[in-house]
Amino acid sequence: MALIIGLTGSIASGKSTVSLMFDEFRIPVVDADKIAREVVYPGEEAYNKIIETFGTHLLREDKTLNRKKLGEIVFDDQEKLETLNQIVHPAIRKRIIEKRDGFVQEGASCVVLDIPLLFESNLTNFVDKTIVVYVDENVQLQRLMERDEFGESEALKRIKSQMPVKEKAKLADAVINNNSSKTATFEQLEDILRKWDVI
Ligand SMILES: CC(C)(COP(=O)(O)OP(=O)(O)OC[C@H]1O[C@@H](n2cnc3c(N)ncnc32)[C@H](O)[C@@H]1O)[C@@H](O)C(=O)NCCC(=O)NCCS
Ligand SMILES: Nc1ncnc2c1ncn2[C@@H]1O[C@H](COP(=O)(O)OP(=O)(O)OP(=O)(O)O)[C@@H](O)[C@H]1O
Repeated sequence: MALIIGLTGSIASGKSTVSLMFDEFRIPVVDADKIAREVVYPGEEAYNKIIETFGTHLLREDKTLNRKKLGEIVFDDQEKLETLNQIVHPAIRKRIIEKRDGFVQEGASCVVLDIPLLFESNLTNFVDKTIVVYVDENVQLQRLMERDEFGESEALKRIKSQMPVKEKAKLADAVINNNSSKTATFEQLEDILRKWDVI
């Protein structure tokens, strides 16, 4: 039986960074953020519902969704974020499961599901073990502002829309502290996978 690992953390805590490290061990990763982009391609059911609900001003000239604009709207209004979640999450969940099962059928002995909202959306029943990528809030804020070129208030709104990463760490089977170097992070991941007999 394949071991399914749920990888989570808070925004900009380093999930994608850790996610890439699984390549080294040839462990496949299902990326929920990538799927979230796929389910809103023009013509998809979720795309149509978003336009119906939030309006055509969210479209770029080429009819694709202006994600930056949508992000500014929903991360400023909890109710609107909830509405967006209700539209997109069913389709995201369905595709996560399809991709997970696809890798298992191909013979993978371990599959990682990289899901930012693993705990908030109660998706832990999709996985056997959980890893939280942890950073202190000041490091998180700094990295988020640098990566996405957000001002402090914009970055804080996004951080506050999720369960604090400290709380997530308490719920995890294993925690990776990503405050220092990427090498130190890689070593922690290696230790966890060794302990779980994955490598
Ligand atoms: C609001 C949107 C359009 C903004 O797009 P943008 O390209 O700026 O951000 P991106 O999708 O790359 O997400 C960046 C990070 O924001 C955080 N985030 C995204 N969606 C949410 C959400 N609904 N609630 C809390 N945090 C979120 C995650 O940590 C994610 O890794 C987009 O995030 C979205 O469609 N969100 C709803 C889907 C969702 O819940 N995605 C999370 C994976 S399940
Ligand atoms: N150990 C580290 N040292 C320095 N910079 C790091 C480290 N880990 C991650 N970063 C940087 O911090 C930023 C956030 O990391 P990453 O994109 O992996 O976070 P994430 O949790 O996947 O974010 P999101 O929730 O938005 O998808 C990136 O610019 C990344 O290069």
